[in-house]
Amino acid sequence: MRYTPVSKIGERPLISLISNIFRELPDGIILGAGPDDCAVIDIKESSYLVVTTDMLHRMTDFPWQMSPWQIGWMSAAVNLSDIAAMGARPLGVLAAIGLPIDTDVAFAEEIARGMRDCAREYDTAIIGGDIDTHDELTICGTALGTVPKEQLLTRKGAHVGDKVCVTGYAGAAGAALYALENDINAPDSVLKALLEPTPRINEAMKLASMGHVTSMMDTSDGIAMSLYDLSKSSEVGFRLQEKMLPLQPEVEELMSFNRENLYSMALYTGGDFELIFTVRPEGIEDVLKLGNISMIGEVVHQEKSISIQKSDGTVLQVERKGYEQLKIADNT
Ligand SMILES: Nc1ncnc2c1ncn2[C@@H]1O[C@H](COP(=O)(O)OP(=O)(O)OP(=O)(O)O)[C@@H](O)[C@H]1O
Ligand SMILES: Cc1ncc(C[n+]2csc(CCOP(=O)(O)O)c2C)c(N)n1
Ligand SMILES: [Mg+2]
Repeated sequence: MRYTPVSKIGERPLISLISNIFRELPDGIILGAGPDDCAVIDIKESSYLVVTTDMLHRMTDFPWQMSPWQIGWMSAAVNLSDIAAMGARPLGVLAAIGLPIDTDVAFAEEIARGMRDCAREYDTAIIGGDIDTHDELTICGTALGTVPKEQLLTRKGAHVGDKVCVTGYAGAAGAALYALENDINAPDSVLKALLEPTPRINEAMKLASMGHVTSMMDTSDGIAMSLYDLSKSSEVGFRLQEKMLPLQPEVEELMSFNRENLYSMALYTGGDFELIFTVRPEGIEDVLKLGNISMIGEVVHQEKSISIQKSDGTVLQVERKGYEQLKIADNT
């Protein structure tokens, strides 16, 4: 077979190829590799087990300014974020850690404390893991959760006319990374989005129990990429309103020299680990009452694709781009 570097195709096409190899599932596996943020397993009469894994590395995930405690926190948080995406309650987290042999013992302990504190914050715990020697600090987390069957939320289920909502702010983690990489002073409130992401477990469980949400996922790779994933799974399109994107005031100030950049950060940079979800129109009022949730647009027919209306009324296509692993080379 002809040699094709993985960087030529990128993360998502590779996931499709791999998931296709794993597509045959035994009874009891409701969702396997590929279609959603977690696998879903039928374990008992009333609830599903959801499981996810996510690998993080020194070079690509932990900015040098990140403390070892924050490294641990983030490693648990990104996995719990995928549990939240299903509307589930966390059951436990495992952490496989690859360490360079010259790592300070105190540094490793701080990583563990960060993981513990994040798990504790969401009423769960680190219940196992593994330690290996590795050239680059690498942490591969696995999180488990449970969800009442009727409350499971997946990427499939959005209907035309539903409202699109997100938790928290959009683009804060991207702005923080931009500030760190360009030696720009950013307030702690902005840096925290990148260095200490908050998995939206509590919001997700409330949303799942209300029954108004029709589809959900997390925004780890950015709002745009997430909408393309929801679009594929639910067979719908989306129309966003630029003025409704929830921008953190400190981020607006930080990026005030370039407002276009601000909006593209909100859509394309990723790393926010917020939830994006669709809500039946009759439920939107109740959902917005939960707080820290913004309505950013509406579900439209799939043929209408994914677009955004700017403040001046013009409508632009939202590009299919976001944070993507493997893509280091030009892969046009
Ligand atoms: N190597 C792999 N083998 C099997 N399934 C995989 C593999 N890599 C990814 N997947 C599956 O593909 C889907 C998307 O994976 P991905 O890691 O992008 O998860 P995500 O929740 O969308 O993103 P993030 O990792 O940013 O939270 C999931 O269902 C995941 O289990
Ligand atoms: C040094 C450094 N560079 C970039 C980023 C941004 N970043 C890392 S992972 C991720 C999204 C999901 O990844 P995955 O698909 O692996 O879950 C994003 C936006 C960072 N945190 N640190
Ligand atoms: Mg996810």
